[in-house]
Order: sequence, then C-alpha cells, then structure tokens
Amino acid sequence: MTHLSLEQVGISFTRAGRTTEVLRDVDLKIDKGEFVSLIGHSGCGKSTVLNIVAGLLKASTGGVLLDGKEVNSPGPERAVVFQNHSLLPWLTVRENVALAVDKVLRSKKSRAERREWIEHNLALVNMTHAAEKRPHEISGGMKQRVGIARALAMEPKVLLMDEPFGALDALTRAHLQDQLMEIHLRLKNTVIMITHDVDEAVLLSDRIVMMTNGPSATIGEVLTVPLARPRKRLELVEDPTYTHARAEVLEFLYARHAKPAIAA
Ligand SMILES: Nc1ncnc2c1ncn2[C@@H]1O[C@H](COP(=O)(O)OP(=O)(O)OP(=O)(O)O)[C@@H](O)[C@H]1O
Repeated sequence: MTHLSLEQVGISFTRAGRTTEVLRDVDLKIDKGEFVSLIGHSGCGKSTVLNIVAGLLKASTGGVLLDGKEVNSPGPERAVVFQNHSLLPWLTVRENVALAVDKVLRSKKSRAERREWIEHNLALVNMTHAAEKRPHEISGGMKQRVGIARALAMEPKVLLMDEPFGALDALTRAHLQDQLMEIHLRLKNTVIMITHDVDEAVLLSDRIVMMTNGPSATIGEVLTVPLARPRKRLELVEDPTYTHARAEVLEFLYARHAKPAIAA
C-alpha cells in the first residue's frame, strides 16, 4: 500500500467575493522513507499543498491518505517544521522539546522514558550543550535544529518541512542539510520538504516534484534523483548525475515553466 497519497487534490479560496483555484488535480504517491522535495515559483501553491497534508487546510476536491486513512485534521504523525522556528520564547530548548514529547507520547512512554527520549533528540541535532538556553540566546540555525528535534521527537510518520533552511546563511544551511541527510539515513523518515534552492533539492531528495505556475497549479514533472546515499556534497559537484538533475530542474523552472513576468 502507498504510504502517503495525494489524490486529485484541488483547492480554491474565496476572497472579497472572488474565487481563485490555487491547486488542481495534484496527484502524488510517496513511499515510506522517501525524501521528496516540492519546488516551484513563488506563490504557485507549495505551502498550500503542505498545509493540506498537515491537515491545516482542507482540500476543496480530492484528499490525502496516510496509510489508507484520510487526513482531515492536524496530527502528531505529520509533524511540521516551518521556516521561522516556532519555539516558545519563555521556555528553554529542552522545555520546548519536552512540551511536544509530553503532549504526544504521554500514553506511550513512562516519565523516565520521555526524559531519555528528549535528551536523545537534542543529541540527534547536536543541541545538548545548549539545552538550558532560551530561544533568544541561540542562533537562527540552532533554533531550526531545535525545531527539527521537536518535530522528530513526536515520532512522526511524515516530516513536513516548509523551507526549513530558507532564512539561514549559506554555511549554516549547508551544515543543517548535512545533518538532515544523516538523520534521514538513520531514521528513514518520510519527508516532504519545500525549497526554492535547486541544489538543496537535488542534494537531499529521492524525487523532486516540480509544480507549474498558478492559478490552478499542479504537478508539472517529477524527477527521480538516482544518487546513492550517503551523499557527499563535495563529491557531487562534478558528478554527471548530479549536474544532469540540477540542469533538469533549472530548465523546468526557467525555460519550460518560467514565471510570465521573467520569461524571455
Ligand atoms: N488562506 C488563504 N486564503 C486565500 N488565498 C490563499 C490562502 N492561502 C494561500 N492563498 C493563495 O494561494 C496561492 C499559493 O500560496 P502558497 O503560499 O501556497 O504558495 P507558495 O508556492 O508556497 O509560495 P512561496 O514560495 O512564496 O512561499 C497564493 O496566491 C496565495 O495568495
């Protein structure tokens, strides 16, 4: 059975009496453990797709199935990491992770097991040393790492990431991409990640889902990235499979589906 399935997903929004169809017939099947990126021009509807999978928005047509069950509300089996960390500022790093763990795993793990699980997830993103700090005392990259730890600590079936590294400088971003690849290799979570960064999409993904421009946006093409794992960014720079995949995505975005305003 397909793990996660988007079936004929469509959505329209009505604003001031005008209805716009943002998504139409979005069909996608994702296997357990797959890392899928969503890429497309700004405003095409990537976050809307993710929010429908998260259960934060309801599709106007079609729907989403996770392990055969229809998704119609948010749930801890679909954890979301946003671009701008959403940590509670008055809690420490450890308390932020603990809040999610205590809420979601109270009935599954004893108090001692939960304490251990919190430490395990902080260690997974190398944040043990800063566990007592509050969000304003740590860098943007560290906050994103805590956000990822908090999401992973909920033991989600699917990790949904909306431009998780978009606000970070290039070096921090590369570091977190490497960490995410390592975590994914170890835990084999199913991931859907939105990105605007073509290299990030190729480096991290098993498949890259490329969306057409809206309104009525849909999936234009899906590119499989047949690169073995673990992947090493330095070794990939000159790998023909890597450069081919990169060129395919660039051609989709800037030739076949260029934004009308910037089309040559
Ligand atoms: N709740 C809403 N009500 C009305 N319109 C909405 C709503 N949510 C999204 N939209 C519209 O849907 C379209 C797609 O938005 P969305 O944020 O999904 O795009 P995106 O591809 O994620 O953009 P970006 O890359 O800039 O983040 C936009 O035109 C947006 O204005």
